[in-house]
Amino acid sequence: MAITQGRLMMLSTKMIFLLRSLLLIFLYTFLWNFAGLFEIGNLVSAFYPAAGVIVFFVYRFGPIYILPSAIAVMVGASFVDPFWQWGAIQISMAIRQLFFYSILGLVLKKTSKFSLPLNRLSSVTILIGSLSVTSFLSALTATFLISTFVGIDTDQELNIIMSFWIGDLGGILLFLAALSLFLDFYFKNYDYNDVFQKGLVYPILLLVIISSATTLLFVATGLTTELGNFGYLILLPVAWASSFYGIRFALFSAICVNTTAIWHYIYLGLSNYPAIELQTLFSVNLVMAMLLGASLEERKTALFDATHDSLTQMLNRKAFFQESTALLERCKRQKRNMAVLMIDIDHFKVVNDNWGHEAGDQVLMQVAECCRQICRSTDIQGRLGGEEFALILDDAGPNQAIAVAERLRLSISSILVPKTDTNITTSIGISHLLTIDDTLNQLLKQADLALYTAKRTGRNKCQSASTLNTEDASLNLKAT
Ligand SMILES: Nc1nc2c(ncn2[C@@H]2O[C@H](COP(=O)(O)OP(=O)(O)OP(=O)(O)O)[C@@H](O)[C@H]2O)c(=O)[nH]1
Repeated sequence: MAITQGRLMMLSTKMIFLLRSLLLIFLYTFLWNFAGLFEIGNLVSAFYPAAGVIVFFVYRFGPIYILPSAIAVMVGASFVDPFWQWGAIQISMAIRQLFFYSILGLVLKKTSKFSLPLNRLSSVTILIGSLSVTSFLSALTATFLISTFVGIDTDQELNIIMSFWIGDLGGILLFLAALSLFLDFYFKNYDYNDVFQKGLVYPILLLVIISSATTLLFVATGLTTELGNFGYLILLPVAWASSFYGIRFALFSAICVNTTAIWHYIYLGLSNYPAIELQTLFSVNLVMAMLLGASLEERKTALFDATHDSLTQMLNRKAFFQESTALLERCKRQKRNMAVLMIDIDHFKVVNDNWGHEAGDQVLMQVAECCRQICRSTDIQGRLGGEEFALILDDAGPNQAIAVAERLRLSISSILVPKTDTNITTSIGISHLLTIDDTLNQLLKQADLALYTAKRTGRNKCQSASTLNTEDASLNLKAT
């Protein structure tokens, strides 16, 4: 019997479900047993990332993953007590965990503002808020169950509530932060070479050194628990890194610092570092890094939106004038050359009229891309309006500016209107900084006159203002 396309699709959907379920069970089991390293009492872990796996799979792939989550909970815990030997306490604890964290996954799924990777303040706030409430409710239920089945005194109850609550919060946040970085890297939203290019290697080293030194000082030297509060100093480098470098570096630094802290916890023991204190340090570090990092990201986005054209991502008119004026003053002070290019697409109206506004927008984006390819990082690029662009070339003499303009014209002439074989052409006007008294407006006006001449004398050409009969051009301009 021939296998139809539909059956193949169904088979592959089942296969994907199976593979994801296996991944879920593996991740959960690994993290559950990893958390076992931080056990501070029977059934109480100081740090619990495993529940984050349930939250993520239900959030990302839907309620169907509650079923493999239930299996994961059984398999994960079976390394300590095989599930067929579980008593009422283990069963009810497992159901409690499954219930609270799958509900959180479903709530996050329904909240359109939340998204992983974490790169928006609203997303981070929703995650931290909803996770705090869920882990608190889960901790209350766990304490109630332990007290019902095992029997504990009131002092212990408070301790268990706090340990469960902060342990789950820190653990799950750590898992989702690490996953967020992985997703970001996997989908290539961020070039991690930047870490090296921007000299972030030194802040990272500094973070690890400071966190190692602080934890070593208070754990290895056996200083008393009262002095252990100074361990909070490791929050400082994370706060600093998050405020300056945004969410990715914030997550990265918090993970680095917390891993260093945990390393000390595992190898040097918890004797001088009370569990709840370490948990709090851990969670505060992550919460602070996420909030500071995401709010920097939001401010950067808001500033970018206010200064850039949304279609072409080039500077808008206002920002272009601000940056160009500053560059002009620098060039005058340092006696450097400077050139202005005014670029206008030829017969752009025809593109819109014949092939629609969307095709026109695509062409504008491609022209902007050509400008980006040709400019140096110190040049300034702006979209002054409609199909008119301007470039300020830093340190470019008259011949260099003409060469750049010609290369740009050729590069743009290879752009095709989408889904057609019609080429785009441009006309470019060029002016140069000649005297100390030249203003930006004068230079733009000269480049505009040269552009006008290029249009008038046939289009698809570059025209320098220095080879222009200015009077002639002005007269013609008035005549139009
Ligand atoms: N698709 C699109 N079109 C735009 C945008 N901004 C302006 N335009 C269009 O750009 C066209 C400009 O037309 P004109 O000023 O007559 O210039 P032209 O047709 O390029 O003619 P010449 O400059 O003389 O070669 C108009 O049709 C505007 O509607 C935009 O953001 N997207």
